[in-house]
Amino acid sequence: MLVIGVAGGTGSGKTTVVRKIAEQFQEDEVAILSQDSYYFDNSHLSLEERRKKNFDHPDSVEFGLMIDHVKKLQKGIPVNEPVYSFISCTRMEESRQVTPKEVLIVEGILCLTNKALRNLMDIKVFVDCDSDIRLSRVIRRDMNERSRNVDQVLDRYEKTVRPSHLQFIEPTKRFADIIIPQGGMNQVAINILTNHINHTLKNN
Ligand SMILES: Nc1ncnc2c1ncn2[C@@H]1O[C@H](COP(=O)(O)OP(=O)(O)O)[C@@H](O)[C@H]1O
Ligand SMILES: O=c1ccn([C@@H]2O[C@H](COP(=O)(O)O)[C@@H](O)[C@H]2O)c(=O)[nH]1
Repeated sequence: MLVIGVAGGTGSGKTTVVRKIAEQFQEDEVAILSQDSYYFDNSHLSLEERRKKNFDHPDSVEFGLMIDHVKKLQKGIPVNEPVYSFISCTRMEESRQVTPKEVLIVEGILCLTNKALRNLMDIKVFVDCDSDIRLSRVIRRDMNERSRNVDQVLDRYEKTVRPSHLQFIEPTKRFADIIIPQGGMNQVAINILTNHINHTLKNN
């Protein structure tokens, strides 16, 4: 199994890049694990307290479980990926079964911050994007999909998202084998990655 890690700031285009790569393969060839699914469940806190948490800090993610799932998939064992709700900021009762495939893409803002997880990756990718563009995308997305108003989005951006991006996420660019500017629109980078994956699969 080829494990590809895709990191980058919130709104940088990670999900778009991953989708475009996955589209180049058959459904039974590529499995995807999202780091967002592994946010700790904070249902013991009130919604107000949950919304104040720093979700851009590495401690907000249950990396132990995520690493265990990647290792199981590498051994050919299916896993149950948790389902996380950005509206309630809790884990849902249900989970999603992920079955082992030839390629596993692990995607998320903090997925290159954890050394043990990094060590399981064969290719590390960082999707790069200016912070003003990311912020404007995040405002739209959080208002449309995550039940937030503009004040809540900007308040979180100033207090936790931006400082943690600079402290934890941006520095992980140095671990990347490939840095992709213009995210999902960078068809050249997506083709290069797809060709590399195909080449590696053929030679294994
Ligand atoms: N290169 C791009 N140009 C314009 N819009 C984009 C581009 N890449 C992503 N988007 C849009 O920006 C938003 C965030 O992209 P997404 O891929 O979900 O980012 P991430 O997973 O890094 O948070 C989505 O609405 C997506 O359609
Ligand atoms: O309950 C939550 C958990 C996380 N977030 C924010 O989401 C982004 C990461 O998601 P991407 O899809 O990679 O953009 C991160 O900036 C967290 O702060 C949230 O809003 N609510």
